[in-house]
Amino acid sequence: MSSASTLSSICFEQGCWFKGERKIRVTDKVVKRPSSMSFRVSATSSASKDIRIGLLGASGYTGAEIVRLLANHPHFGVTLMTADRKAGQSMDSVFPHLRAQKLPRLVSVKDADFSSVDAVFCCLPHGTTQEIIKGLPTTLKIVDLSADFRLRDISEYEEWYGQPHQAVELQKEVVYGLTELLRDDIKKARLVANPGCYPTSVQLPLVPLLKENLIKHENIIIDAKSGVSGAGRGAKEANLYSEIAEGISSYGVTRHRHVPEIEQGLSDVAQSKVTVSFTPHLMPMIRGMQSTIYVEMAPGVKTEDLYQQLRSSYEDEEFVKVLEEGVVPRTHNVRGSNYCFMNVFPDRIPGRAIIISVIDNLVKGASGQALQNLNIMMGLPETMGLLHQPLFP
Ligand SMILES: NC(=O)C1=CN([C@@H]2O[C@H](COP(=O)(O)OP(=O)(O)OC[C@H]3O[C@@H](n4cnc5c(N)ncnc54)[C@H](OP(=O)(O)O)[C@@H]3O)[C@@H](O)[C@H]2O)C=CC1
Ligand SMILES: CC(=O)N[C@@H](CCC(=O)OP(=O)(O)O)C(=O)O
Repeated sequence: MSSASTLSSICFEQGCWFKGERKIRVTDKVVKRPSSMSFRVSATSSASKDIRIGLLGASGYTGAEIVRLLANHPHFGVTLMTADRKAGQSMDSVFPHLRAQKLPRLVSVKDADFSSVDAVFCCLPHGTTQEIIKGLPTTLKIVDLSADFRLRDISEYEEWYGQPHQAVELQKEVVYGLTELLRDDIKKARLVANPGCYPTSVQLPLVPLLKENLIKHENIIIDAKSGVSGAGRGAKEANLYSEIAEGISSYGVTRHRHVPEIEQGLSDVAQSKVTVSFTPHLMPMIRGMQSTIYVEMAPGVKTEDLYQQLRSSYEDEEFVKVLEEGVVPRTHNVRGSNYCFMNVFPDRIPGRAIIISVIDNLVKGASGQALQNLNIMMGLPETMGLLHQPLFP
């Protein structure tokens, strides 16, 4: 084995060094480096890793984010990458910031050879995704980042997405990939529908509270804000610098397609229909998402109860953190990382509370959570490749 590939198979996770899946070092003591271990630093070669990944939609923002995260993953190497308009181009020219990784050339989906991969991240626009996934070998594990398989009720999909569903049969085997809440199902899944970014930031705080009947099912108001990268890399007039900078734009008012996804997840745990008022806003920032959520507490419940419930629900979670009392979560706290930070505050109106949750839309809201899910599906430690710290300031 060359020294470069030796290095690529060694990683640091949760305070331990791993070589492959074998723990080789506990780092709370000073220990000597084994003489057989090489520390020559070189660019990560995707081809030298043992699990081959196909990345559909690699020339988009979430595709690029997966490639960035996989640079620190000891097992997943990208061996197939697709694009549409950019098919035929090299990743070095499309995303120069990823050039150290020695990536394959972009091909169109119709020319892709899926016999050369073990698992797929699908980062395609919704609507396009169903038919493509329907045509993939059934031996592949797939994490789909689009919205195509998130809604169980096909008629609801057709109503909110305005088109017939092309893979109704496949929908029946899908597992929704909100990792912290559904990881036992994800472990057994072949096809995971990765949640939307807004639904992730909303469901993580609300699900534990609804499960314990601490908040009412009605009058949940979600005021949400996203960075512009949430809209993808495709050119759109509404996303021009002159349309975004120095202002805030509400959009999808009363009819954003994440409403049914949020209501589906919340109703599942509440075991009755939960409805929400949800208004998203586009902010003059590149990454980041904040959901400010106004809830009514159940009779006799205090804000302190909500706080304690969230603390105990997430105390063992690596990526979901309930901040110290009174500390306001900021998108700056999670930028570039897979964390969700949240906190709960008493409202001046008795009986109400205000919850603030922040994520990076491209990481916990998309590619990071997708990697967390594929780690689980492949029997690897969930945090693999994801433990880097947020970028601040
Ligand atoms: N951005 C975000 O924060 C989040 C995105 N998502 C979802 O993830 C998916 C990807 O998003 P994002 O990366 O932002 O999108 P982008 O628009 O940045 O990228 C889309 C990718 O799909 C390719 N593509 C477009 N149309 C087709 C087609 N008809 N056939 C094959 N390939 C096609 C594009 O190729 P080319 O560049 O060559 O045109 C590009 O590689 C979407 O479904 C999105 O809704 C989910 C959560 C958050
Ligand atoms: C800022 C922005 O435009 N955000 C996107 C949501 C992010 C996303 O891509 O979500 P899906 O995976 O559900 O498509 C939107 O509002 O449609």
